[in-house]
Amino acid sequence: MQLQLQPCSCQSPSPRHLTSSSLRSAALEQRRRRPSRPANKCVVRAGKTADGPTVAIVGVSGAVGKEFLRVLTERNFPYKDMKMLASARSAGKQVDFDGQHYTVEELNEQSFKGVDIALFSAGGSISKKFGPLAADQGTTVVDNSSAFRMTEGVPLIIPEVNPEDIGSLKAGQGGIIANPNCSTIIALMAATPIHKAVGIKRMVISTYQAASGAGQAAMDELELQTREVLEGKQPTTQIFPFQYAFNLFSHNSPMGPNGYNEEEMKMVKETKKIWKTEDVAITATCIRVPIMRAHAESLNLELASDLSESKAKEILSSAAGVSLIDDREHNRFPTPLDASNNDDVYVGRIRRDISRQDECGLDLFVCGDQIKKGAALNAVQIAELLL
Ligand SMILES: NC(=O)C1=CN([C@@H]2O[C@H](COP(=O)(O)OP(=O)(O)OC[C@H]3O[C@@H](n4cnc5c(N)ncnc54)[C@H](OP(=O)(O)O)[C@@H]3O)[C@@H](O)[C@H]2O)C=CC1
Ligand SMILES: N[C@@H](CC(=O)OP(=O)(O)O)C(=O)O
Repeated sequence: MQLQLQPCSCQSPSPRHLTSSSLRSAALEQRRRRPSRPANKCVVRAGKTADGPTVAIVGVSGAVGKEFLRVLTERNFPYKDMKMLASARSAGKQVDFDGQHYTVEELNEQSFKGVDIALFSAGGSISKKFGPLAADQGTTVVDNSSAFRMTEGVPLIIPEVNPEDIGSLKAGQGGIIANPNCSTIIALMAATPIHKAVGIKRMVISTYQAASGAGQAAMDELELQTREVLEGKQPTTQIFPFQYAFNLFSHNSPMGPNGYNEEEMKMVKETKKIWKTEDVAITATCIRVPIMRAHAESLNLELASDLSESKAKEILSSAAGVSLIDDREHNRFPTPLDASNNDDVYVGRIRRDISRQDECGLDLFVCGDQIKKGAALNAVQIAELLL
């Protein structure tokens, strides 16, 4: 059986195909603004190359794993060899990458021999078991799970936000780097440029999260349920305990004793680690909505000093990896479909918080592709910093 690397059925029309001039310029901006690599990094050579790293994808058959392969191709990531790893369920299946066929191997203790970079996305328990083992063998691990994000000494990196925190880690020298939670990445892509400019004292976040965050099986169930509901059938509920299509619900991660679920607490804790401060107050409400692959978030920011709307727009429009869709006249703001399959995080509804008398409050609405910038793209950008 072959795992095909084709555009998924949920692929949206790209903003490039839409007619509004604001969208066209957003798309152009998006191409122009790749996060800049620090000047001391080597020039990246494209594609298969004898002096590139050997790269392993752990969880290659999953939603994020497949996206890793797309992003590596899109970015012409240099590699000498590739290793495709998943569970016994996928072992023996074929994966096509960069014009070559690869056979998926079952992950085991020997999998990392000669591997310089391993991109992990097979869940926290796999990362906990195999991440340190790989690092001990000289593999530099970029881990998508939450297993090591809050571990002291493990860098938690968004390349546009805190690339310096990666320190001296390099491909093939061992070590673990954590990819933040997708909701955290998407929020901080927009909030950090504002934080760096004037300081954020308090952030109130509300999320509208896509099915992709719960894996390929949840995406499949949303598609199936949508069809079933439209056909008047009882929806299949195997992944979530209740109907997902035409519905929404509080995020499915475990609820803690303080009434916050794990997703919400990840946003709070990871933001403080990435911003290196305990002096920012953060609260979040995370909601799962019947959208396929892009998260939306509302951010209410209390600022340390005044910031006009026009200055906020100026800051955000020059931020790497951020595109503005903020057309009040036409009521045109970011949608999850704008972000789907695209690299950038889209920001709009940029407005002063009218509940305050001063200019120290700002509201933003943000959309980002959960699988791309929220996971695979961010991880591949981290891997680029290791070259
Ligand atoms: N940074 C972030 O915000 C995000 C992080 N993630 C992380 O990535 C993980 C995977 O997400 P996603 O791709 O959406 O999930 P999927 O359910 O779509 O895929 C899971 C992958 O893990 C593999 N896997 C499962 N068990 C094992 C095992 N015992 N040994 C080896 N491989 C195994 C699966 O292989 P098989 O098909 O053979 O079962 C599959 O390739 C999440 O659990 C999360 O930790 C995900 C999304 C966003
Ligand atoms: N944040 C994802 C879930 C996920 O994979 O989170 P994490 O990488 O923090 O385990 C969601 O939308 O549900």
